[in-house]
Amino acid sequence: MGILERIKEIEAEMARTQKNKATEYHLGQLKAKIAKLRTQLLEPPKGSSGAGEGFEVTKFGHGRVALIGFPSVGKSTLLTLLTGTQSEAASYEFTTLTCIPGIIHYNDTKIQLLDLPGIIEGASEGKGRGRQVIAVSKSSDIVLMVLDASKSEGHRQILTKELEAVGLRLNKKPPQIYFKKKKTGGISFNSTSQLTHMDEKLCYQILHEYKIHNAEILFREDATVDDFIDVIEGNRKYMKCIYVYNKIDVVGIDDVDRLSRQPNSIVISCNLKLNLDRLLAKMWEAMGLVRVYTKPQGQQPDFTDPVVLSLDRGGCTVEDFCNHIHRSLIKDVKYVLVWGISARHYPQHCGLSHMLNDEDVVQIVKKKDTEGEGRGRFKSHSNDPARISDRVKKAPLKT
Ligand SMILES: Nc1nc2c(ncn2[C@@H]2O[C@H](COP(=O)(O)OP(=O)(O)OP(=O)(O)O)[C@@H](O)[C@H]2O)c(=O)[nH]1
Ligand SMILES: [K+]
Ligand SMILES: [Mg+2]
Repeated sequence: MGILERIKEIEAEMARTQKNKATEYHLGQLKAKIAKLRTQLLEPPKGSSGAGEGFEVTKFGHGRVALIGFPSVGKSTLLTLLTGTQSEAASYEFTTLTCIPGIIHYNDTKIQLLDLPGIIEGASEGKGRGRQVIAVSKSSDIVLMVLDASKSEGHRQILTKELEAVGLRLNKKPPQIYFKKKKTGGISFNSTSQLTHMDEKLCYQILHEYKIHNAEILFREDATVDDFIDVIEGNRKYMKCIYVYNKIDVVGIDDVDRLSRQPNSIVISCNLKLNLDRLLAKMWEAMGLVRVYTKPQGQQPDFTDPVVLSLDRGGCTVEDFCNHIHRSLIKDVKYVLVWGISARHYPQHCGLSHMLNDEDVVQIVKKKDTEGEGRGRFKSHSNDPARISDRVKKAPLKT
């Protein structure tokens, strides 16, 4: 029997089984079985390089955003509008068959936007180009799920399910469960919060399914069986997703109003070029990029070419900033001077572990630059960070 048939069989058994206290352990075990099979399904076939022909697009820029959606919702039209790169758009389904990259220039950064073929129910099991599309979405930083505002609202759930089936978790935080496999010592089970979905026995049974007999487990929140399986599998990807309802030019104002009020959602019209600025602003915010401007000593900062950091991609400390400029820089750095939101006063003397904020200005002081100098050369100026908002760019920065 193939993997897909086995998944179907277990799903059918779960559907037949009544949900109650007595069957809870059995259902938990079945869930673990399905999760294991899905992981097998995701392993690329031997000898293949992963993404597949037409989908191997080199990463470019400061972040990557994937356009995911059913056929003909307007993904290619949107890519062309936002990036200027032509991606064929037409009224028939599956116009796009490969991955088409474009670049968005926004807030002095470059963001790679990927147009992809439409996906359909069953994509996670390999229908259409589902597998390739999903592999590319996993490589991106956030997902824009494009939906047709005039079509069924069920589409959003269907797509979310398809993405969840392959280990993507949209707009969710990783479960607060500490889990560590051990060589010996049996299972140690603890929790710091009251558990209403899980208990020790269920936990043991799921671990048994994974043939794990020695492990340390600490539940730090009231997690579910699915959360626990996610932690054991360990290959989940937690991503932000913005639901983009396109074609609002063909629906009534009440629908537009309702859709726009849903969480993480935005309504747009490519045809009328409506709300595209707000979409870009929302996308930018979701990416959490941190622009840091470098200021050479005695000169104005270069406000055209920031160093771009992000918490998801390597971190936002002064050390990350230095490593970004040059790997060998860190050993020469004595301290840095920081202007901006992250500084308590301007400029603030900061060490390598200081967390930088978007639009901070940083001057690096190297060890040899200060040889023979006494401390306290830089006076602290108490200053209101809010004043610096638009701010650092306009004000001349001394030092
Ligand atoms: N009314 C309306 N039609 C739109 C809008 N945006 C795109 N369309 C139309 O929708 C159709 C599909 O657009 P595409 O950009 O090809 O859609 P897609 O999602 O890339 O489609 P596939 O590549 O086939 O998955 C085209 O006929 C577009 O002109 C919009 O805002 N309003
Ligand atoms: K189309
Ligand atoms: Mg297309």
